[in-house]
Amino acid sequence: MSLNTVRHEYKISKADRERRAGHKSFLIWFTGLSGSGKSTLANLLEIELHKKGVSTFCLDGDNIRQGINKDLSFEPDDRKENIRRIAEIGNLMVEAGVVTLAAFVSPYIKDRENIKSIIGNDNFVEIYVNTSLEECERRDVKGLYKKARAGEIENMTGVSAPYEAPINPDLEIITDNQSIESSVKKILDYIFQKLKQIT
Ligand SMILES: Nc1ncnc2c1ncn2[C@@H]1O[C@H](COP(=O)(O)OS(=O)(=O)O)[C@@H](OP(=O)(O)O)[C@H]1O
Ligand SMILES: Nc1ncnc2c1ncn2[C@@H]1O[C@H](COP(=O)(O)OP(=O)(O)O)[C@@H](O)[C@H]1O
Repeated sequence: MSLNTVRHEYKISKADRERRAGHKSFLIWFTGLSGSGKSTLANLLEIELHKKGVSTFCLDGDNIRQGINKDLSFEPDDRKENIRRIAEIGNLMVEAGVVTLAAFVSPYIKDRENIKSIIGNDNFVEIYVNTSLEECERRDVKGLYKKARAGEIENMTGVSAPYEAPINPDLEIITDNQSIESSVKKILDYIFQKLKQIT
C-alpha cells in the first residue's frame, strides 16, 4: 500500500531515554508451546527486574488477543498479523525506554524473523521455552490439549498446527526437568548483562 507519510524524527532519542532510565531497553520475546511456561517465566522475570528499578511491561498472549487483536484467529495468516502488531507495539515501548516482555506461542520462524526486522537485532532477545509436547499436555494448564484431542479446537499448536522451533535462540530454557526458580535465574543472568550495555 502506498501511503503519503513521512517519518517523524523524535527530538528525544531512545539513547536519551536509556541514559535517563540507567539501562538499555529491548524486547524479550518468549516463544514456545501453550503451557510451556512463557507467561510464568515472563511474569517472574518482570517482578525481579521491577524490584531492581528497571522499567518494564509485559505483553501476554491471552490479554492481547482479548483486546487489540480480538479480530484475529489461529489461522496462519492471522497468527502472522498477531505477531506483526505485537512487534510494532513492542517497538514503540522499547523506543519509550521500557524493557518489554512478550509471551506468545509465535510458532512460525518467518513471523519471528519479521519481529527482528521491525525492532532490529540489537533490541531483540529470543527465548525459546523448550518444553516437550508430552509435558505441556500433562500440565494442560487451560484444558486446551484435551479439547484439541477431542476435536473441539482447531489449529491447536503441537496437535493440529505446527510449531517451528528456533534454530539459534539467544537462550533456550528446557523446563521439562528444571525448576521454575532455576529457569528464572538463567534468564536473569543473561538479561542483567544486556541491561548494562547502555548506548
Ligand atoms: N489453536 C490454538 N493454538 C494455540 N494456542 C491457542 C489456540 N487456541 C487458543 N489458544 C490460546 O491462545 C494463546 C496463544 O495465543 P498467541 O497469540 O500466543 O498465539 S500465536 O502467537 O498467534 O500463535 C495460548 O496461550 P498460552 O497457553 O499462554 O500459550 C492459548 O491459551
Ligand atoms: N521450569 C518451569 N518454567 C516455567 N513453568 C514451569 C516450569 N516447570 C513447571 N512449570 C509450570 O508449567 C505451567 C506453565 O504455564 P504457563 O506459564 O501459563 O505457560 P504458557 O504461558 O507457555 O502457556 C505452569 O503451571 C508452571 O507452574
